[in-house]
Amino acid sequence: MTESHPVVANGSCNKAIERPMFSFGVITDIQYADINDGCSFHGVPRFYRHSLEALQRAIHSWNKRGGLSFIIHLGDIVDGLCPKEKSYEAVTKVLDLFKDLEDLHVHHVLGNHCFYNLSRHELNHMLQIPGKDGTSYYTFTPVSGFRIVVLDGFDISMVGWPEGHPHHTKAILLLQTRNPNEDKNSPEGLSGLEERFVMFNGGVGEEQLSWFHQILENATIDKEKVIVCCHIPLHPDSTYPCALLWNYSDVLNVIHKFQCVKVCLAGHAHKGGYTRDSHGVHHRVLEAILECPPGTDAFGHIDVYEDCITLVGVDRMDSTVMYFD
Ligand SMILES: Nc1ccn([C@@H]2O[C@H](COP(=O)(O)OP(=O)(O)OC[C@H](O)CO)[C@@H](O)[C@H]2O)c(=O)n1
Repeated sequence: MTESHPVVANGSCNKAIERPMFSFGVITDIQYADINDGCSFHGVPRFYRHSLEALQRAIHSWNKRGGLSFIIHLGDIVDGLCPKEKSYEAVTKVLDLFKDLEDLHVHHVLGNHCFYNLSRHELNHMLQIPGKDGTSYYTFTPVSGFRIVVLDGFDISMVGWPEGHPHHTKAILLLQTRNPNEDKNSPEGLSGLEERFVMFNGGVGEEQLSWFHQILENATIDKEKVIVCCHIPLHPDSTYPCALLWNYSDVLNVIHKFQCVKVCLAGHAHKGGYTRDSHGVHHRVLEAILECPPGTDAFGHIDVYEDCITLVGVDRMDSTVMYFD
């Protein structure tokens, strides 16, 4: 198991002797299922059983390292190909593994594959998601002066709600106007950023946007720095168009009204990505553990300092140093 070489996103990293304010573990797209290896729509191999072994190594490494305050899993705990009668068992198996963490809470983000298996209600309950009134977005402060915001990118979506729910209906109407394909999972014929209008993506609804705005306004008053987490990437330059949040520009507009958001973390686009936007916000899409061939890994930890965040990746997860202005 090797730590990957740091990609210095801006400036140089000189943090070897400084103590971080806090640190946390990161991992994404476990997509566990007790099924044979397969591949993505585009033929990239997927190792559904191996992701459990790789998670075990991540947990061992985090425990051995110590000094972490919590873990964030950026979504897709179980794969859509998991037989539906086995969904509960598969998620329970992953959660049981997470219990080997020494006194660390795991904060979960919901991904499209979660919803292929279980209802929002079941997921919120099983993954202890503290969203209000059945929602799945939330915020917490790990240390004074820093805030984490978890957004729900499937708030407006065809996968995140049952038929007849207003947010499901809104998603159908949107996809009907933006994606002419009969199979709404297919981006065929869509060009450029329009490719994001597929059923395996979603958007952030009005109510969540106002909540997010309020959170950032309060964070600004309280002089907090903010890390935003969402399963679906929020910036077009951090990923490919068909893995992007439908209304990414609404979310970016809220972020850019304030100066408190320093880093956005996402999963979903399995090969990973990075960009720093025109307002200096870093967008890091993490590499998926599901696509690690047996024996290889993709996880890491993030050290948070006053002026910078360093992602220390292991093996296939690239390290990234992200300085604030
Ligand atoms: N071009 C495509 C891509 C996918 N599909 C079908 O859509 C479903 C979901 O795809 P899947 O790759 O399983 O979704 P992930 O969340 O694992 O990955 C997201 C991607 O990285 C974003 O690009 C599935 O049924 C595919 O077959 C499609 O029809 N056309």
